[in-house]
Amino acid sequence: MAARRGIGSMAQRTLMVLIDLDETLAAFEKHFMIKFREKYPNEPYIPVEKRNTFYIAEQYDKLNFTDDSVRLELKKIYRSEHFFRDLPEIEGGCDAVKEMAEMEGVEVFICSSPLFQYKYSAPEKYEWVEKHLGPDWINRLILTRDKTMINGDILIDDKIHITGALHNPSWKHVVFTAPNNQNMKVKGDKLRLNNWTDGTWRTMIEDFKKRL
Ligand SMILES: O=c1ccn([C@@H]2O[C@H](COP(=O)(O)O)[C@@H](O)[C@H]2O)c(=O)[nH]1
Ligand SMILES: [Mg+2]
Repeated sequence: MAARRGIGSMAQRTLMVLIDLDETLAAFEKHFMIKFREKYPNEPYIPVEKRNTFYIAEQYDKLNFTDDSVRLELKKIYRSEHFFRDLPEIEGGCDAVKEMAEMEGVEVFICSSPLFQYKYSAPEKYEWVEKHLGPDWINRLILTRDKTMINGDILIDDKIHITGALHNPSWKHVVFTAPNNQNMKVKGDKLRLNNWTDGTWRTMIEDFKKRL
């Protein structure tokens, strides 16, 4: 890992920050809801603020659709071409990430999981990063289906339970508040980050740096 020389030649290790994409920087839920309503204007839907599961299909499955094929078809919305490319930004996220990357002693990488049906989601995540963060960030995008295998000090991610091959990943999980986790208790020593707009993230990053 990179190290920097500080005053009095005290070696200061760089804080490695991993930041998730969907529902941390990119508004997956809002975009899904809009697309769902466009496709099925006469069917019930779940407003973003009422979402309460990580996987959309789990909650939608409980709705009484007039046409039962909706239940099976709804995943096609986020598996379709341009869905990931066109995700809107979560307010303040991209500015915060760019500012964080300029902080002394901090390295930022984007860490995102493509869908199992990766055909569109994997390349479109690159497109999204290039468009919203800039071409240099292509070098900082990590796509993996197992985030536990990625090295870092912090992972800021809306998924409340991140599991994989490693039971003790190197990073500390900071749960980014999103519709899917808003009413869930954050267990153990995990922290929460509620938004990118009130400046809390700066204090959090400074605190992590002090603890290195
Ligand atoms: O209902 C859902 C919600 C999300 N997903 C997929 O999970 C991953 C999460 O990506 P991150 O960038 O790591 O947050 C992504 O592929 C989503 O599309 C899903 O399959 N179903
Ligand atoms: Mg996410």
